[in-house]
Amino acid sequence: MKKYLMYVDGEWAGNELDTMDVVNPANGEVIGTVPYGGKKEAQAAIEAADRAFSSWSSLTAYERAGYLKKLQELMLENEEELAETMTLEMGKPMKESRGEVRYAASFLEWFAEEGKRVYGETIPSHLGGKRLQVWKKPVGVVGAITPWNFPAAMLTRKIGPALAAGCPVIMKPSRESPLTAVKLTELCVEAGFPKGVVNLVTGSSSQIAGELMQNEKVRKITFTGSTEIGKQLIRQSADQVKKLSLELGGHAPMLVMDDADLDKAVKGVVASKFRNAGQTCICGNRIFVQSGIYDEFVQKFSEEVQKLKVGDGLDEETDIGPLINKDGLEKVARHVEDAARKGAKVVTGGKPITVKNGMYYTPTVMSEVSEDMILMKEETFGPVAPIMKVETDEEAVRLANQTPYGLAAYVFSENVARGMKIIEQLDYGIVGWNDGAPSAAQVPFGGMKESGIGREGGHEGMDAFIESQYVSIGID
Ligand SMILES: NC(=O)C1=CN([C@@H]2O[C@H](COP(=O)(O)OP(=O)(O)OC[C@H]3O[C@@H](n4cnc5c(N)ncnc54)[C@H](O)[C@@H]3O)[C@@H](O)[C@H]2O)C=CC1
Ligand SMILES: O=C(O)[C@H](O)CS(=O)(=O)O
Repeated sequence: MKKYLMYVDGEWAGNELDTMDVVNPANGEVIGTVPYGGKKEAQAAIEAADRAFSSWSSLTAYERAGYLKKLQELMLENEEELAETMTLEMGKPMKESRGEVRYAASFLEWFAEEGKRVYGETIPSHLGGKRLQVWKKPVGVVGAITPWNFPAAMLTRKIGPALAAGCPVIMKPSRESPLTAVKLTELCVEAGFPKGVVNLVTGSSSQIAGELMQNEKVRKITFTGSTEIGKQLIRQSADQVKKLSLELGGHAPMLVMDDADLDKAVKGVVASKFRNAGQTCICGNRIFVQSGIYDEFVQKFSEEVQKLKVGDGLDEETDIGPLINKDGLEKVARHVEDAARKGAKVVTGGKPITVKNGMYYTPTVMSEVSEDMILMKEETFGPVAPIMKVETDEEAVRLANQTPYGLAAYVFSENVARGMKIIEQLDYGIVGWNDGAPSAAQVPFGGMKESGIGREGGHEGMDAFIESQYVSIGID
């Protein structure tokens, strides 16, 4: 059994600590262990990052970019090993894991360049004896807490801009998928990042996050995960007014209007719904199809879903890997059973597949769905597509917005004016219009309402790690 370690102040650490097993959800086998660290280990990482802040932030943006570009190159050179690690620890099919490595590396390339464009400004003075300027400064030591479903991309989407801005980081990955973070850290060491600039702590989420939150040397927390935990962090942040960036849960509506290109809509809904076995924050969760094309859409969509192959992510033929754990599988089953009990029809799928202790669920399509069903209110985080019939654009928009979430939404319509009118009424930070896969490094990714605070990626992604300093200069 391989024992992996944490990385603090330029040293691999935690060998003396108890360990946590990392389990392959495809078969229940333990594939390695990481240290069960806590408050003390978080403190050591914070001290190291604090010591490194002055020297790291004193480098030029061009010098910091050199490290980020080296890390990007190393990620691409090690794509296969990173992808296999990801698939083994969280089940994603290899073809998706390879895509994630490239997606994750693209954030490093993007922010290596964005760091060079952190511009200040001069402001016309109202008095002759003054000059007014805005200087930009790195926010300071950053804590990055990430989920299991995109173990590489969610890390680089955070450490890319933080490091580019001049901020040392403490990474706290999910206990479900820490090994990808270990591999990424190994590449950071190979890329030559100075000690204390990149730190990795694994173990008790509440203890590590608790220390990140209450230690005043940490100036910023960037978190991706559930809205429930996000709300806890907001409450914890009050004592020090800790700066937060939050990428939280979603419950994406997909609106298929009667003037949609049906083949394009089916393709887009499949792409969004079944990516990572439906375990992404921007997966379609509620599919609303206008009555005129409802039956045809259900039939064509179900035919495509039945082609999806369920299996171990290491099998190149696999489209749908296992769910992350037993809780995830049980939640999916609970949502399907509730919907069926309340009158929904299982068109295809609708059952778990327990093979070799694997946590699989068949890709499922449900029709005759109604608003009172749990899966129409709570994020399912699994391969289940509930399809509800709607009559009008107004009804579709009302239902789409009827949720505390506001992360991603999707509209399929070939009519530009109609599409624009619908989209401008949707309370969502991300909208795919005839497109089921909107994500990219160069765009602002984030949600409205309870889906988060701030944006990651794009030029806005740097803002989270930069403080503006207004300087009023007397020149008399
Ligand atoms: N908006 C976005 O970009 C994304 C949102 N998500 C959301 O995340 C959820 C799935 O990911 P999970 O890892 O299961 O989410 P989670 O909220 O359970 O865990 C996220 C991270 O927070 C840590 N954590 C757990 N308890 C904590 C606590 N008390 N204090 C501080 N940190 C704590 C976990 O160890 C993990 O590292 C879904 O709701 C999904 O919608 C996932 C990926 C992207
Ligand atoms: O975990 C997620 O859902 C990611 O944020 C989605 S994406 O950015 O990889 O598309």
